[in-house]
Amino acid sequence: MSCFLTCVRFDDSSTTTTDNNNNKLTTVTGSVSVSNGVTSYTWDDVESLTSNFSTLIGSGGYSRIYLARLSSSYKAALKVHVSSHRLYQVFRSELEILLRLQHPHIVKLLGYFDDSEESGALLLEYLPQGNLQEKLNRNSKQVLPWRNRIAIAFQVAQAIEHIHENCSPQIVHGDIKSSNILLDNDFNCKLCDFGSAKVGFSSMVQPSTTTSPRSKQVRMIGSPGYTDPHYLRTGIASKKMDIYGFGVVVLELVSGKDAVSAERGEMLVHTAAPLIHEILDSNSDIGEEKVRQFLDPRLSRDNSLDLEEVKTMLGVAAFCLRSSPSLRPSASQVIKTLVQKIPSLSFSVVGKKSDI
Ligand SMILES: Nc1ncnc2c1ncn2[C@@H]1O[C@H](COP(=O)(O)OP(=O)(O)OP(=O)(O)O)[C@@H](O)[C@H]1O
Repeated sequence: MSCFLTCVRFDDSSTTTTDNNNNKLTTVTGSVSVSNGVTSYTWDDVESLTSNFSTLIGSGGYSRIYLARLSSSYKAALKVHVSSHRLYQVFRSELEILLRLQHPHIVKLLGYFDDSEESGALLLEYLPQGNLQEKLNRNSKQVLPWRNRIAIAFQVAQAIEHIHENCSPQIVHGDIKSSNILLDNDFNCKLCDFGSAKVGFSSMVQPSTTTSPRSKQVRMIGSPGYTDPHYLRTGIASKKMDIYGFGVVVLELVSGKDAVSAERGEMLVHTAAPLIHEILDSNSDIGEEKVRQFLDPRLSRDNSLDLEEVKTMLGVAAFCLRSSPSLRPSASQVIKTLVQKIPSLSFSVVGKKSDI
């Protein structure tokens, strides 16, 4: 994979360019164009693009995300990985994967900084509405309409299908959760954070825990409330662990609840377990009353709400959350079910052509 990073081409003319609206982009010294229109930046560039890291827009376990400006109207997000040798490997892995990906529902890489030792930063397209978890939060001023919720589920399924089925070698994201789903102003979504992703054969390999005490310190991937119990038991990362995480996201979209409740620490998959069992036992045919009890109460005045669609979403979640990974659907089966049962979604199917 390292060939993606060695195909670097110096290009003096790239320092002044224009965006889609013909606005002049910031001239940065020392930047270098690499493949797919991605630019390699120096640390001075990074400081200037972020006005010395003046606006923090997000943070995660391993990084801080700052607002960057490529022109007065063209914003970007700069993800700076915490400086350490181990996290440098996480940065490199995320960079190499993003360099290979181009999909309407996967966050776009615009550039990066790499000191080749322990510091790195990714310049990403900016998603102004933040992440899905914040949008679904009860304290969010705006209630995300039902129509947008089904579109988001559908778009995330398309992003997962792309990495699982259209990329060679395949990619397992490893951390599908609502805070890794970013929203634009129209509430279209993009999957982000490929820091836990596994590529190809490595995604099927169980981490060794037998050879030495040091090798027992395997970094488990995933986040509380979303982690596939099968992965927790075996340590084997597979595509079906992404499908499990997707199932939890669908429960969040329907219920408006967090994957782990902030007040009581209760997991949504546990709260939803009786309903899920009933769906699996009765083959989706559950009573309206039970559906309404689980549904986000803020949707009660939403004209776009359709209880049959809610049942479809719950049925999809139930199958994605089955304890045996082999009984969970693939991403393309999820897409097929959604299109069959919610015909309005078929207008937004993204072409299947691989970009890799
Ligand atoms: N391109 C972007 N545009 C807007 N906001 C972003 C962007 N990228 C990240 N963010 C914000 O920063 C948060 C953290 O980003 P990200 O998940 O990539 O960081 P991380 O360190 O990998 O987190 P984690 O702890 O999940 O591994 C996101 O949930 C989102 O709120």
